[in-house]
Amino acid sequence: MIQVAVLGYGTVGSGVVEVIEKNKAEINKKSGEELNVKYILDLRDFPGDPYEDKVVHDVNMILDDPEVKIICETMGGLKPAYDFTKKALSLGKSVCTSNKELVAAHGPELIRVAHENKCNYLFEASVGGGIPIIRPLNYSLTAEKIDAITGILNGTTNYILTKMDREGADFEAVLKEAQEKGYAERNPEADVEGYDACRKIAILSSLMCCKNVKYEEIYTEGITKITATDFVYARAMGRTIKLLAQSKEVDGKLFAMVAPFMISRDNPLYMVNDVFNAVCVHGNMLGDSMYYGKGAGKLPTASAVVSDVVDCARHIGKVIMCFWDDEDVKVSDVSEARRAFFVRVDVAKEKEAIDTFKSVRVIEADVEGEFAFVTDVMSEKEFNEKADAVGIISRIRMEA
Ligand SMILES: NC(=O)C1=CN([C@@H]2O[C@H](COP(=O)(O)OP(=O)(O)OC[C@H]3O[C@@H](n4cnc5c(N)ncnc54)[C@H](OP(=O)(O)O)[C@@H]3O)[C@@H](O)[C@H]2O)C=CC1
Ligand SMILES: N[C@@H](CC=O)C(=O)O
Repeated sequence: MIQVAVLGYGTVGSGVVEVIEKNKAEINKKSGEELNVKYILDLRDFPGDPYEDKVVHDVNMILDDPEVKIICETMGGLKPAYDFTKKALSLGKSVCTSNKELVAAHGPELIRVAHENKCNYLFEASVGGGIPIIRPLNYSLTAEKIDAITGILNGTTNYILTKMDREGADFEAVLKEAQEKGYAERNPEADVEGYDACRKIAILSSLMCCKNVKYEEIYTEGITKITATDFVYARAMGRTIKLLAQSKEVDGKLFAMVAPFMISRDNPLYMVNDVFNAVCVHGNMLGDSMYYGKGAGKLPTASAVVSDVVDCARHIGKVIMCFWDDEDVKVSDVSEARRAFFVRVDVAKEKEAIDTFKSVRVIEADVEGEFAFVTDVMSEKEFNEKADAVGIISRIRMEA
């Protein structure tokens, strides 16, 4: 029997215990041995919970127990998760995590500590909730030179944008719903300001480059400035608005960013709605492949954590390869990236906007007092200079 401990009995942690219990026949068969949750670490007690007798408050009970071979870290945050994880790995206990903040900040170091101690640090649930994406990058696409990854990587913001688009719903009310459903981060600013998607694309970019992409270097914009009027224009263009996380290697340079984009009906990400996420991966031999599923929520995320537990159980005392060195990759300045932009200006600035941007495609959407258009493809730098000269209401980047 392999003893498992869960750190943090919240949304994901309680899901991990539920998945291990409900699917024990499948999981034990695939692990090659029976798994048992011996401890649950949390700050609180859970009177009446079927697993209340397993709840402990001192992490050392887990770290000092030689029977515990696998730990699920579902507490979140950097502290004390980093210390607990590093200590566990240095004792040869594998750690499976959903904590993307920690993976993005300390991934290569924790992977190295794990491998030095013949155990594993696995993080399938850290990107895309229940979607298998880390394992495909590490195992399945190993014959590829991956040169681009684009995804909808945050369930909360996709849920909000979908409801704004379909129902004209109010931002704050839908965010509250997403929190109640257990999708949002403890501090939902991480979702709506794009920080969570930024950490996730940093993890995927690192696996794409096999080196370390620092999330702090990735240009990030959230969805807080997106309004109902933006969706009126999007519909007029046969488009919708999605928070995209992108990473692309062009001529040996890495471009990465997170921002809202106007995407067309032809884009496979157009159909990705509600809490669903999707990741499009481009490889030089395979071309495009896409990975789709629920990007947040208790059981989908827990399922991904438990898939890592099974992998660790099958590899006790052995290292599972992960191609993520600690050498940093430079992320190119976003001002060099080139694209078209959708722009809204006050109607009084119509002539000035046309004179400044020259060739524009006018968007008719019957919005009073405004003039809206799509620019030619230009660099972000050139666009910003022109937009500053005219004084615009807002802009959203265009994607095919
Ligand atoms: N929710 C989701 O859909 C997804 C979440 N994640 C990630 O998974 C992690 C967990 O998220 P989630 O389950 O939603 O968060 P929750 O806040 O629901 O759960 C975290 C749990 O950990 C406990 N905890 C916090 N600090 C400590 C500590 N020092 N010692 C013991 N227990 C502690 C909390 O206790 P208390 O409440 O008392 O503070 C809480 O019960 C985060 O990193 C999140 O980003 C990843 C993918 C999806
Ligand atoms: N808050 C996150 C949870 C999963 O990573 C999200 O909404 O995607």
